[in-house]
Amino acid sequence: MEQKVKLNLFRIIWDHKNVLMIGLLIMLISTALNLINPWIMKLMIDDAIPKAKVELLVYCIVGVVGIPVINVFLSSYQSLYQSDVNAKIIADLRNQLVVKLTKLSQKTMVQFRQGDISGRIIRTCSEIAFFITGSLMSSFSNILRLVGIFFMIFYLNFQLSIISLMLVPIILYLSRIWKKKIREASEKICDSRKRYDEYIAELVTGIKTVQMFHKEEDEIKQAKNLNAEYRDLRRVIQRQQMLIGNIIWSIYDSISIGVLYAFGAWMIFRGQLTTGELIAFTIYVPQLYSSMSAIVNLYLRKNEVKPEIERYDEMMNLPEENIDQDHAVSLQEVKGKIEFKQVSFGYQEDHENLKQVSFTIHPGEFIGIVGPTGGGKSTILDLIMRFYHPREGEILLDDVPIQQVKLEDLRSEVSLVSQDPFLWNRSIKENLLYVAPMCTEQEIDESIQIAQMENMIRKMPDGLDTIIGDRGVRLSGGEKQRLAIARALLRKPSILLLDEPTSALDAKTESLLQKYLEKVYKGKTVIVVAHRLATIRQADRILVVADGMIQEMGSHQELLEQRGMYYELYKEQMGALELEKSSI
Ligand SMILES: Nc1ncnc2c1ncn2[C@@H]1O[C@H](COP(=O)(O)OP(=O)(O)OP(=O)(O)O)[C@@H](O)[C@H]1O
Repeated sequence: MEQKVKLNLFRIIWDHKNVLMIGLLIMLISTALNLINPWIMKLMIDDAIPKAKVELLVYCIVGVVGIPVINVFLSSYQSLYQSDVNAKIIADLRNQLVVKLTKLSQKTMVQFRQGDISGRIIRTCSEIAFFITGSLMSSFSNILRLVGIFFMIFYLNFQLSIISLMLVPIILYLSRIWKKKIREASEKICDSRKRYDEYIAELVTGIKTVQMFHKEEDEIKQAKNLNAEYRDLRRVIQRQQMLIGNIIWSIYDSISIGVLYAFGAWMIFRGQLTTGELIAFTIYVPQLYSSMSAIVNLYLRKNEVKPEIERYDEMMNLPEENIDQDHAVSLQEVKGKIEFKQVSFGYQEDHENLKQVSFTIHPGEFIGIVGPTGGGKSTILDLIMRFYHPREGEILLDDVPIQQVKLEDLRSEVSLVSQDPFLWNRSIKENLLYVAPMCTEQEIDESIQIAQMENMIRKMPDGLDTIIGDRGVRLSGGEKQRLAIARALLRKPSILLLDEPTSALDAKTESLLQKYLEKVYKGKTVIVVAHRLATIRQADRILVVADGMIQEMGSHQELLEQRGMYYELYKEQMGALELEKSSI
């Protein structure tokens, strides 16, 4: 069984040990200085003042004034280091998730909502990093301080030390109860944040539809509800923190100081303690409780951040399917033969969207795929691209199972122009160069010419350098399609897959584009999915796909003669008149 990856916080700290050592050194000096301060007080009260030792008194005063000043410098320096490490940890965690994201298959991706994934990369990583640098690392100084104070108080007076520590078991007991409450509330908070991330990502994408149906008020209400839910949950944690951090610790502080004065005075009366020692105790003991409070808080914060760590781990443990198999095969010269052997596939476990599909496409063939909507046409193209894996059967490219082909080779030899192509919010030129950074100006010009983009670019304010907006929002549907085609052509693929590539183009532009494509792609395998039958009329062969099966296969003429599904589709689109004119 595959080993699950678990985020190891101490490993992260270890990875940054060089920077952290400096921070730790600063902590050590600062802790030592803090421990000396009460000791100086004791020296002043028990020795320098009663015995009029002026020189010692001056040293003590310099110490009492100097130490806090040095500490301020040290802690500022430390927080600088801390924020550096924090930024580095956030970046490392995010990079790991981004790398993971690139290895996820479409099958895995569709299980997640967009906002969920981006929430994990952006927020989950920063929550974890802040816990490490804010709580975990500062706990080192608190542990150091705690050990130091233990040592100092026991050295000063054993009996009074035991009395000072009498409240510790109660604190430990209470922290166990708090832990459970905080853990429960944190899980709910984590869920609530996730829902909000998902909602906002969807709202931003769908804001045009919201406006179109005038549903703004509903969405504002929904956003407010989600925010209110988060605020209420946060309040639970804040109440706990307030209770622990302020009220209970303050009560402990006061009680312990009261107990100290009472027992301390009693011990002074009996000559078992000096006044200076008691003063030193009254400084040490609150410090001891504040260190302990920080350590208990760390324990509770760990429970608060645990659901976020689990979300991180969950993503890191998703199956990696968009990667090469061991001993993947390199494609040398791709001829363009594609074979589906009894391929079955379903997006959901309990459903089959392709059933026992078999066909062979020969090198250089122009294949059209038609059929009713939802029949499985795009699914065939996605399977060739290896975005999904067949449930049964095999797909071969030049007689090699595509599962075994190196992804880099597959994706450079096969280009897909999908129905809804994704475009970057960059210039037209940058979108083209994205897929072929080394291409020449001449190659760009050629792909623009084939895709019928010349006129469109001429009209743009900055020509090729025009920024096209998020997902190409500043372009029309037809302009987006042509840019996606030009981009795919620049890859110079051996096999070109086009899914409804010209659905948004006018008849004249479509026909010109087709002419160019036929010229450039003569001898290469081209598969075109189209609803408009005119688009694929000239194809060498046409596959009619319906209900996840190949219903008919043949040339336009052969299929018309069969008078089957294709004939019916053609009749619907062209009308009886056209049919009569055709040669059947
Ligand atoms: N990501 C997905 N998750 C679940 N079901 C899906 C997914 N994508 C497609 N389907 C389903 O698979 C079936 C085939 O979809 P496909 O997109 O291949 O059809 P199509 O023939 O290309 O349709 P169209 O002509 O409308 O583009 C449809 O019933 C569709 O609802």
